Amino acid sequence: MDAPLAVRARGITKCFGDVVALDGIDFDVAPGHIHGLVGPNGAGKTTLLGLLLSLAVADEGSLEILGAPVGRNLGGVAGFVDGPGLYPSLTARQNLAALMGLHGRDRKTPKIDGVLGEVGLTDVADDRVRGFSLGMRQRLGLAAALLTEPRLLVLDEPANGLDPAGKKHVHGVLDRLAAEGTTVVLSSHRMDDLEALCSEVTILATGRVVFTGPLGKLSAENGELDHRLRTSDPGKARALVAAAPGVRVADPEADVFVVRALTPALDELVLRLAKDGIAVRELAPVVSPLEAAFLALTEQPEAGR
Ligand SMILES: Nc1ncnc2c1ncn2[C@@H]1O[C@H](COP(=O)(O)OP(=O)(O)OP(=O)(O)O)[C@@H](O)[C@H]1O
Repeated sequence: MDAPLAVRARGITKCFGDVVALDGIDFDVAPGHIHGLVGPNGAGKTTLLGLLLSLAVADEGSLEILGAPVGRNLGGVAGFVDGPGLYPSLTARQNLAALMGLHGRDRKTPKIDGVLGEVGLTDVADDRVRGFSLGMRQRLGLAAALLTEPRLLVLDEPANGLDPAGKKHVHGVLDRLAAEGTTVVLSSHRMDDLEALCSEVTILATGRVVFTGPLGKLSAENGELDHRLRTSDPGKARALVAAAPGVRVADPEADVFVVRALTPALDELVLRLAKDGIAVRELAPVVSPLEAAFLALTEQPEAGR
């Protein structure tokens, strides 16, 4: 029998007074995947993650976590929203020991050293959390979640405040977890992080799902992309670009054009420019394909309410 979905949400609605934070969403997360949750500010990401962590209860809809109704399997779920809850006056190690105590486990376990090492906090293990930067707190929050060996890890913007070394640690940990079968659901505003980490994404806009599926599908669905085009002869290129089939041009008065087209139309344009003795010095997407897809999907009028 197939493993149950790590998350199965149907028709989830959550309101705060008059604000509809989640508006009847369906949301599936396959087990063992790193699933990214993206969307503009206020889209409902944190609200959804909070429901997965049983920090709040949906007003309507059904939510199953690891094959059971939400709330029945708290042992298998860990993570944080709005930053990890930590004791500022305790050291990193003491925070983790306190957490072990709360879970009724041996506080002296070498596991604490292990998770601190995994997130790159060994050197500051005995420093008080009060003096920790945002990135260090995020990493300690991840270490705390790891201690409970979750089957579903839920993280709200875990890359916030991370320097490159911190990001490398966190990405390494999440990749390892997923390889071992743990499901990770995380929110992020960073498309590069999502591209590096996630196999699947869900895009929320004003409390609704506007895309859910593999990352590759998201890129493929967004055909036309803006590219910067710089040539050896902007004057001559201008007329050619304006007449090129399937190519739209922005700011044609500038020496560097922004052209929007499908790849075949861009290929044609480059060949035509070369034929006329005009060298193409730069032709590069203005934003990554993922970011372009995200903007296109979240700016559609029907995404609004
Ligand atoms: N406790 C609350 N009380 C009132 N309104 C809330 C509460 N929590 C969330 N909201 C509202 O619900 C909507 C969704 O908020 P949420 O924090 O889930 O969005 P988000 O996608 O995580 O945003 P961001 O990217 O800014 O973190 C927003 O309009 C927000 O103001």
